[in-house]
Amino acid sequence: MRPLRMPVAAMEHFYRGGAAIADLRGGPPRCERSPEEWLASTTARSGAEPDGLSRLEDGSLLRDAIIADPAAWLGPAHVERFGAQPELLAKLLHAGERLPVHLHPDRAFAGRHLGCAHGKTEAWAVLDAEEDTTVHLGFRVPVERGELAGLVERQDTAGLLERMHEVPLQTGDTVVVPAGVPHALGTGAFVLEVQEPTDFSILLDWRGYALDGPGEGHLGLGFDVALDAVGRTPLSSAEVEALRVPAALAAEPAGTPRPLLAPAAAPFFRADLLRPPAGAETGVPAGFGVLVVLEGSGALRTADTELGLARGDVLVLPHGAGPLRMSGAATAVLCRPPDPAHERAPEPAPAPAAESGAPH
Ligand SMILES: O=P(O)(O)OC[C@H]1O[C@](O)(CO)[C@@H](O)[C@@H]1O
Repeated sequence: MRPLRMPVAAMEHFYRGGAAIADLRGGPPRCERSPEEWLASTTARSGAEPDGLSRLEDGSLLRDAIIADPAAWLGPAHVERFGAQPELLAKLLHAGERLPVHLHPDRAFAGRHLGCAHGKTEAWAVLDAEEDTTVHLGFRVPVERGELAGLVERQDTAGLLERMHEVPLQTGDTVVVPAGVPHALGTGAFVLEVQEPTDFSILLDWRGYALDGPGEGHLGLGFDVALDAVGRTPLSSAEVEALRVPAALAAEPAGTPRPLLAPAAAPFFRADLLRPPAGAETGVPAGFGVLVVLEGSGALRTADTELGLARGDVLVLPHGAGPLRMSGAATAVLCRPPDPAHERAPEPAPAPAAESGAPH
């Protein structure tokens, strides 16, 4: 097996953005609402399959190739621990306007209400940001349940935002966003996003967006249930800081992958910087991954093949390609599933006895 280049696959969405993705990836002209590209994705958009699923150069779905030979694509240890799916979704996301305040369920909530073993913890590596770009992340003050319901019902965006931390985003930073934590990525953020492989969102704010918040913002559960997924306990400034790694992408060249994300990401996914030292190589252990070349050009070698790398390339790396070596004046990020040897992420809690419908 060998690494495969992924074709450009712009995605239209409800919010503006995408120019930075077009600049990095090229491809045909896109509309002003093409703010995301899902990379080597085996996750479909909620209720819109096959949207979101990535196609290989021959037009077939990557998901089908993996299902046909999971051990070759993912490696035996991964399959034994996680099953026949990559446990990973990577996206490019360019916010041409502030995203609505939203959050994603955690595994316990998803297990109980959505019949799914995954929530959606996510993380961003900031590839570019405007001077004043920020992210709203988590509540900084306690928010009572009724108060939250009122803010959502009245669509009081200012009230939501003023109860949240607002953190500056600078090019090179990384941020982990745990499931449950409300967030709103600000205008001008261009990020490589790594997340659990689902498309579950709960909207707290939709005024001014082409979104049916009352109809779709609660995952079909009704806001009465959906608001149970919201982390209303405030985060301290120290807790917010612990989710960030400032200037992670500015790390010096190294012969091994450099972890980019704060420790909270480890049970869910990994992202590493690959930046070979001059005249030397960065070794990459065998394993499934999605490689995004951010700068420069270079080469990727397996035991018997060599592929040229250039800025904007996205490659899917099968476990069966074996260990890889990257060389050249290039910088890339390698998105990977969690280490199969890592301690287990919290399992979904059992449903309370009064509730019907067991978690799947
Ligand atoms: O499509 P949604 O779930 O409303 O959210 C828009 C985007 O916001 C993010 O959650 C980032 O905050 C992305 O993962 C997602 O694609």
